[in-house]
Amino acid sequence: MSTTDDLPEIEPSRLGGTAIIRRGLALSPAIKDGLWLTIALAILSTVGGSVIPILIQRTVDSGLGDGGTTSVGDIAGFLCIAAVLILFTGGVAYWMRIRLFVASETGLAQMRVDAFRHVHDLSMLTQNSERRGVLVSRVTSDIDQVSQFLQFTGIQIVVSLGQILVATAIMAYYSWQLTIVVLVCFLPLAISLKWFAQRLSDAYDIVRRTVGEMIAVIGEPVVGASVVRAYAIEKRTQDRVDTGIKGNLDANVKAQKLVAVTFAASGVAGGLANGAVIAIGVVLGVAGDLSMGTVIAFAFLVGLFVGPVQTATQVLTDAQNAIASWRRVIDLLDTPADVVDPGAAGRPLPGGALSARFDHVTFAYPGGPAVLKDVDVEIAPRQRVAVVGETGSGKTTFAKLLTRLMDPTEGVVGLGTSAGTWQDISDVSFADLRSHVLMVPQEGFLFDATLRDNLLYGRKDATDRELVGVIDELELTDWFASLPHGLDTQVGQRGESLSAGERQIVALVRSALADPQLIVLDEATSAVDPQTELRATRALDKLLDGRSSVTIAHRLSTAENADRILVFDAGRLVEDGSHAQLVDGDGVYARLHASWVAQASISGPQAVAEPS
Ligand SMILES: Nc1ncnc2c1ncn2[C@@H]1O[C@H](COP(=O)(O)OP(=O)(O)OP(=O)(O)O)[C@@H](O)[C@H]1O
Repeated sequence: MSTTDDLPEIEPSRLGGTAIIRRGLALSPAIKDGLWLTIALAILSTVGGSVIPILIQRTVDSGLGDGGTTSVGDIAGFLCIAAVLILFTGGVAYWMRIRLFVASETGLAQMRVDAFRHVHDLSMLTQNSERRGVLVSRVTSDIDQVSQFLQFTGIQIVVSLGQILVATAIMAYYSWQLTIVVLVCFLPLAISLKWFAQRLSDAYDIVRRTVGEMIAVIGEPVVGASVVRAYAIEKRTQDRVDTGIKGNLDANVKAQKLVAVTFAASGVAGGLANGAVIAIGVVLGVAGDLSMGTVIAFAFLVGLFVGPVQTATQVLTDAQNAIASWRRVIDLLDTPADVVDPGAAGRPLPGGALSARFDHVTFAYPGGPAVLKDVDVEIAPRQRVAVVGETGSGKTTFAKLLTRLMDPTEGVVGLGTSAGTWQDISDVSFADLRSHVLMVPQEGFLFDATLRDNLLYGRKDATDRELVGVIDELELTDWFASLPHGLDTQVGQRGESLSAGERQIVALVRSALADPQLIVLDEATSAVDPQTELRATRALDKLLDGRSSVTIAHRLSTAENADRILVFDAGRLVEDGSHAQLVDGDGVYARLHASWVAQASISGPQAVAEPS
């Protein structure tokens, strides 16, 4: 029925990496709180490791050098200084990590909340066109990726750079000749880093894509387990899962091979540098230009180079991943909400039953033809209206416009009172609108919680006594008594511990608790047992009593019992009248009614009839 090709999607931005980081930090200002102190602590935490080689040089030279004089007490003193320094830098590193963790998590938690809220602000259209899983991943795993980068990789860059700079400075202080030897040994690796980073980034792009594919092929048969079993397609399903897992494995192995090359290459560069330092250091030492302690200290200083260089390629890849993830979250936040909440500036709706009006309303889904055409109709307060029509005639679109899940392309949808005052639905705040106008979908969505929790979505401050009161009002006391744990009954995921009919009943009680003035209801089509059917019909009758209602009718009886029937055909309102007025004519309703009656006589009096 619906095509998603032309629907509005979340547009990928064209911002570069630096712009994304700047924008991301602006959206999560808490990340920057005290950042300079954190960076200073990160640099300070590298000092311990860098000072140790100096202590080694001092100990060796004063103990073993010409005329060495160091006593056991001196060595103990050096050891104490080293221990204090190591403890100090350990403490500084701990403090730095805590600060970083708190700042980044606080900032990103806010971003998660903003992103989640924004998903809800986006119209049904955008939500439909973006696959739900993708929206969820933008709020969860993409933000996790940024968090990991900020907490580990980002600070790793600072620590590594600090380590390399401090080590280079100490080396240059000891011997410029040996410093050049070390730099020359690492130069080829430093030059090839960019090349490695690009290859790694490409390889991890494939890994990320295969992860998505793997999750999809594993997730689908889990959700559709009953279909897999019913059609005995376990083998075919398993083959698809195996292929998905194999694809991910191959991509990971390929990426890890590149990582292994960079690790090995930096190990080779480190070994070369160490060998060259010792060899050339000895030559310089013999010539009297260098002490033994300095040569040994150099070997340790070279060690400070290897770690950062080894992780540099990984750091670059992680940074690219994080920027890509940040971009996806920012793109989501930058997608404008096309149905705008006037909020506090909105005009309040009056109390009492509401009337509704479509003033020459036309609606087209983005990029598509008009699916509602010049609909002009008024619904009086407390009127019970049934909307009927062939599949695709525009009934659901009409209901979505009436509840402002979408705005009309042309014309105005208004709400009013019996006194005849009207106001444009787009001027009413969402909070006010949702408390007066309620859309009850075919399958009321139940959350994996107790019956009480699910009912409280109707009105969050209702007491148990009020809940039971509403259940009684809807004449559902006997059904409620049959529940083993009463309000504490667990409904299971999506309410699967309840039958389809019971889920409908819960949705009705929830709606009654919300106490709306206008109910827009998509009648359930799932067949249920006669007793539950009777209960649900009775409860629905009570719910609609004294309220204005618009029901997308799929049942003969609903249309027959309505005060008024609106008949849609190819997006136009073609007939408007009571059952008695329309049934004997030669229009669309008479035809639909005849097909309903025919179907009901085949499948029984309560048959669900979806005209087609
Ligand atoms: N999200 C959408 N994007 C694009 N076109 C859509 C979308 N939803 C519905 N349509 C199109 O709008 C037209 C009216 O659809 P609508 O769902 O309002 O019909 P309906 O009468 O409620 O049908 P049904 O009884 O099958 O639910 C159809 O042609 C349908 O293909």
